[in-house]
Amino acid sequence: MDEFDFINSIKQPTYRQSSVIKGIGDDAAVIRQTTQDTVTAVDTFVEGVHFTNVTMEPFHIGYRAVAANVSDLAAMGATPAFYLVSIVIPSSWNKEELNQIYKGMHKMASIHNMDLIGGDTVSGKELTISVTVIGFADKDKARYRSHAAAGDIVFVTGTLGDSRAGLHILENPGTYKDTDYFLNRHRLPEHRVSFSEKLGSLKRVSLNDVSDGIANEANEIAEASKVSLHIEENSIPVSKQFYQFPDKLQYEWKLFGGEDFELLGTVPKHDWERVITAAEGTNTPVTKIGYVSNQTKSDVYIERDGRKKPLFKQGYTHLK
Ligand SMILES: Nc1ncnc2c1ncn2[C@@H]1O[C@H](COP(=O)(O)OP(=O)(O)OP(=O)(O)O)[C@@H](O)[C@H]1O
Ligand SMILES: Cc1ncc(C[n+]2csc(CCOP(=O)(O)O)c2C)c(N)n1
Ligand SMILES: [Mg+2]
Ligand SMILES: [Mg+2]
Ligand SMILES: [Mg+2]
Repeated sequence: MDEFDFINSIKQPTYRQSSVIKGIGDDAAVIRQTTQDTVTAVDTFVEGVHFTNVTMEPFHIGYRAVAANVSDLAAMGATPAFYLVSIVIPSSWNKEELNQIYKGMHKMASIHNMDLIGGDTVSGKELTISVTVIGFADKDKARYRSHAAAGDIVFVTGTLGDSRAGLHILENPGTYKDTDYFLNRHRLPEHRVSFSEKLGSLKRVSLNDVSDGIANEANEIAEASKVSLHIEENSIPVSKQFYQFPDKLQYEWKLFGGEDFELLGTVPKHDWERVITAAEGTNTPVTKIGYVSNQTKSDVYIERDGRKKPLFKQGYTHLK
């Protein structure tokens, strides 16, 4: 199969979004947009860094690559619409494996009615997938990290540390409880788009998705908003069988594990009830884990049994 057969094999026969004027098949795609704000992001997924042949099957690789990007759109309060895929393919990957990667991408995309409108295909050493997403938010309704203010409630969706626990199980085979649950959390992460969309009527929300761990994400909100975030350690939600892992690992994973793709956010106290309603309406667990103050600027604190300490920007970092 050459490059052109490959492109033909991944091309959608029709597009779901009516705004596509030109999809795959020219030098670039064309979409027509008039009323909303366009929101776009790109995240890259690399063999040996984000996955190995021990941790993921081809379907998971595709699903996870698109999910991470969809998660960034959710964190902006945007509705996903399009994606473009740039893929570097080593010669060791066969046609069926590539087909499975695209099946995984199409699966995640179809949940959100997204169209694949372009990309690029080259050969190279490590399988690398770079996904660009495009979504739309109502005018001036994108949710920024800079939108936290003193007095806000800090909340998080779902449970934290599960993806890292799944990776641990994959890399350390043994007997564990709820193995499939943890593996799925690592390989087929959640998407919090509908919850984020339901927050649409709120005047002010800050949001950040948990790709590197909440220690990192909370610090990003604190820095962008020039406020301090105070998090209660025992309020951080974890799954039922998370307690099977050693205490030290639980602590590390829930704060620094990353790749849970949950949403960390802040809202004014008077809107908290509406966040709960949005969560209930979309089957999204949501937990209050702390509050925002302007005691100091750009800091995060973690509190346990009345003792407070700074929570530094520590987690997964690519360039050390
Ligand atoms: N190489 C780059 N060139 C231009 N902009 C970049 C580059 N890398 C990151 N950015 C920009 O920096 C900002 C933060 O990106 P970052 O990747 O940290 O966010 P994220 O996608 O939420 O996190 P993660 O990559 O862990 O999922 C974004 O605006 C992003 O577009
Ligand atoms: C085999 C293997 N080893 C380690 C990890 C952990 N890991 C890789 S990248 C990343 C942060 C998110 O990436 P990004 O910042 O690029 O979004 C994390 C936590 C993994 N998933 N697979
Ligand atoms: Mg990124
Ligand atoms: Mg993000
Ligand atoms: Mg991201």
